[in-house]
Amino acid sequence: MTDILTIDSASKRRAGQLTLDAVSLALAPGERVALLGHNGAGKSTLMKLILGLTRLDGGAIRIAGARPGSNAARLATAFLPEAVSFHKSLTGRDQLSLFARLAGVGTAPVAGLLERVGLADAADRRIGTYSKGMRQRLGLAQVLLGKPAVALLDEPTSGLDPLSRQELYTIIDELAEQGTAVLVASHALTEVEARTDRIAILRKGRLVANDTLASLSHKAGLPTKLRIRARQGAADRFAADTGGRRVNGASIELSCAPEAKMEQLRRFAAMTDTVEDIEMTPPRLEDLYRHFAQEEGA
Ligand SMILES: Nc1ncnc2c1ncn2[C@@H]1O[C@H](COP(=O)(O)OP(=O)(O)OP(=O)(O)O)[C@@H](O)[C@H]1O
Repeated sequence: MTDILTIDSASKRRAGQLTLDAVSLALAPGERVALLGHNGAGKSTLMKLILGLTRLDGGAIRIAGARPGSNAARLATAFLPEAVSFHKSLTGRDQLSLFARLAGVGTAPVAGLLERVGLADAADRRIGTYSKGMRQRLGLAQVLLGKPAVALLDEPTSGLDPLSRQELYTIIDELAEQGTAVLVASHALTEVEARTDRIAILRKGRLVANDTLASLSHKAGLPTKLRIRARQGAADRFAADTGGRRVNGASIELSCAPEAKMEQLRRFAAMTDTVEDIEMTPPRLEDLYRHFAQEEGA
């Protein structure tokens, strides 16, 4: 499928320093990509460049073929900032209706969208009385309004309770299903692990990873954790034989390199007089993030 957002060797310099260094990234329609990186890695800068709020010092960005900041690009892009702010004195319905008129889509979808983001009951209250989560939902309703080709979400779940976070990701899934390419900058690794198709990691302005979780796991070669439950009385011997670590009672934990995993599993599975059960935990995004986002030698 043709990419709807292409970032080709994008560079940005600030105060003599490269805050983005030849970053290339592309999103296809309907793709959900997580943009990860430590504080100051360049995530917001990249979003600002896509929005045309700041200028590139090198490279090129195209949204549906258009330059950032052009009318065509603006119409194709929606943005949800981390701390979304609205007119406090307007009601949610007023605010969304205003956006709808500005976006040229008319006010017909407003009531349905407020319902969709769980704000139907609060629609006629002033935004000044909304919680952070409610303002975030209103921001998301605004994103949904224009059926954008590209949606940029900066820390969309920060400050939200667990249920609201899940609901927000359900709405993000719907956005992707309607064909919107979604780029989510986040520090919430567990969430994006389950709810995005691809992971991009920035480290000090350079893109150091851009792939599916499975491929990144493969590339990183991080160990899989095996937890073996030993039969009664066999745990100490098993731990001593394998060099594993005893954990809560009858279990032993072992780290296993990807290339040795199958052989180890076969060996332990055959030890029927010693081994009762084997649980396997592949590397999580948290481990991969640590691997890719951290400085070498840090
Ligand atoms: N307006 C600015 N003027 C000068 N330097 C800036 C400006 N905005 C950002 N920077 C610098 O650019 C670098 C990247 O910042 P950016 O805000 O893009 O990081 P980020 O990955 O979004 O961080 P966070 O996770 O904290 O939001 C940082 O070193 C930051 O200090």
